[in-house]
Amino acid sequence: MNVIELNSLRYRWPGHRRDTLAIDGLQVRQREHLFIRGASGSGKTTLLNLLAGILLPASGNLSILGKEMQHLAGSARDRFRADHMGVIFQQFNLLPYLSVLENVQLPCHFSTRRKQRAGDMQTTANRLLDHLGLREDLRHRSVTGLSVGQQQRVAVARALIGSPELIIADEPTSALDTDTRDGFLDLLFQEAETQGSTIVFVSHDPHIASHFPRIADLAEVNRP
Ligand SMILES: Nc1ncnc2c1ncn2[C@@H]1O[C@H](COP(=O)(O)OP(=O)(O)OP(=O)(O)O)[C@@H](O)[C@H]1O
Repeated sequence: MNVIELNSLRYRWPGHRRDTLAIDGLQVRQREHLFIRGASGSGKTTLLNLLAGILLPASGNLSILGKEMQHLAGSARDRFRADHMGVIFQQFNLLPYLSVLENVQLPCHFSTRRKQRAGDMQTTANRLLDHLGLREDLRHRSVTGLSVGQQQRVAVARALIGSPELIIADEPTSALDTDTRDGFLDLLFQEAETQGSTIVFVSHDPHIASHFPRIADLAEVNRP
């Protein structure tokens, strides 16, 4: 079974005169690591929002882990995402009134499945943050005092906790220095390898593309 199976997908933002996305087909298998590149404004984030079930296609089929996203109601899609996907978006959506550790553990509160897979949540959260090099003295503090690069690490740890089958990442390393970026990639691939996860990754950074076995040019698959 493909983790991502997309056929004749079309999507148009409200008020736009042309489709943003028109993709005949895209298949991603389990354990595959796909890097998607494309010019600014070409629709990469829009595609990731569709894959995450945040947006729905206007037409065509999109199934994730065998589930047709357009057949799920909004709340069911939210639950499906919490159970099976780790999502890192450009705006990290961290909750300001929670501590770093609480933010990382958040998916386990929305998903019993993620909680079971995480084991001891606090230990797992700390292990992920250790790997990402986030200082221990910051972990009980609110996320509001963190730098952008530190917030990014919290968002990354939150996406990885509970080993989701599909990891969707939109420019997750843009605010990281080179060492932290490489540490993040090592951790990402290591976690994915251990858990058999599939990764879809969008970035402008050509150095990152070189770590990926499969690269898709959005301009080649998207023909609106
Ligand atoms: N919320 C929105 N409402 C209306 N149009 C949008 C919205 N988000 C994106 N678009 C439009 O969809 C197109 C694709 O945008 P998208 O953000 O998916 O591109 P991108 O490839 O991720 O760009 P970047 O690399 O700059 O992040 C653009 O023309 C953009 O204006």
